[in-house]
Amino acid sequence: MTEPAISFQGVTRRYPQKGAAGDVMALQDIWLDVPQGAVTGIIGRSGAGKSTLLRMVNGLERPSSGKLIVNGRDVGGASDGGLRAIRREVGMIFQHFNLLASRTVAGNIALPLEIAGEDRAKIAPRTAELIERVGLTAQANRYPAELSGGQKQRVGIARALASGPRVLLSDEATSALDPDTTRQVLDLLQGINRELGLTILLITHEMAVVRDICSHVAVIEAGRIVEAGETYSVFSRPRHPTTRSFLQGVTGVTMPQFIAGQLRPAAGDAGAQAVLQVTFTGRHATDPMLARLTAERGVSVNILAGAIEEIGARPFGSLIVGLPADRLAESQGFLEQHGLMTEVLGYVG
Ligand SMILES: Nc1ncnc2c1ncn2[C@@H]1O[C@H](COP(=O)(O)OP(=O)(O)OP(=O)(O)O)[C@@H](O)[C@H]1O
Repeated sequence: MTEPAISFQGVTRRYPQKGAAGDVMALQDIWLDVPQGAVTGIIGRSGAGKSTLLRMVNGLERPSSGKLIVNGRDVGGASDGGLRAIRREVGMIFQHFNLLASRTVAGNIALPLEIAGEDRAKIAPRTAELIERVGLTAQANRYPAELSGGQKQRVGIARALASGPRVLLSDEATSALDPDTTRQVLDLLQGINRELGLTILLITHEMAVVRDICSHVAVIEAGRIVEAGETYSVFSRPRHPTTRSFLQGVTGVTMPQFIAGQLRPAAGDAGAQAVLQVTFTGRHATDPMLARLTAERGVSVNILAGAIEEIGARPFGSLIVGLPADRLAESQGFLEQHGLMTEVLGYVG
């Protein structure tokens, strides 16, 4: 096993508060390994602790306790020189781009190289290469005010790559962009991850971003990681209610209103219908299991809602079905035996 690019080992971050309110625990006992060369997403609501977590990775904050290793270096124990070394290997892009208005595209991208005291003769070709990498050759001499949001973020990405980092951090980089531009920027990040082998750690409050480019995900709430793993596994078997609520509307299906309004927690009457969510993953996504349930067991199944999509290039489907409550246990057994996942959502009728 290769070492993780970033390893949080029981990290806590406390902000002392004046007065009686007690300290703010921004992060509590975080254990997380960010694999090298992967795209990992941290998702959480406002105030969950995402920015604090990211700021630690580039050495802007230190853990109050626990240990944080970035590219083999201990952030907590680093000297000022050590922190500078950590920052050199970590690039960062921002929601609001943070470009200098008085500098052109080329000037913004060259800035980190100038600050690092790079040889003048090397700066121009390196800058041109980065500009080409992000597809802005025609805009090289424009100023930020003359660029679209997507173009500004491309400048941000090129600037973050200028010093050849091993890790790229993204702080809500697509939150200010429209869906089409978001897609293009995510494609660019994915290309950079694949072609340069760069580790990407991004924070977001949008599960669609995680679905589209993250191979790994951690869900954070009130300073704690409540669920983490490979995106595919977390999406197919979300365990925590927060994860489930982030997933609503992003994968699979939403419950049709006419059913949601009638749903009861218990079967009640004879003749009631059980409402079951059936999740298909991997090769089972295309297997006609529901048809087989009807053909082989004589259980009639009503499909109420459904969606099939791709996550991490693997098929992922989710259906909401109704079937006779008195055949529920048998049907669940049949479907699970054939590799599908089921969850009872309630009863109607
Ligand atoms: N410098 C600070 N001093 C005191 N409290 C802080 C400080 N920075 C963050 N916090 C608190 O720590 C908690 C986590 O904040 P953080 O900014 O990391 O959350 P977030 O998930 O990034 O939220 P958002 O998406 O709104 O940026 C919040 O309760 C916040 O008020």
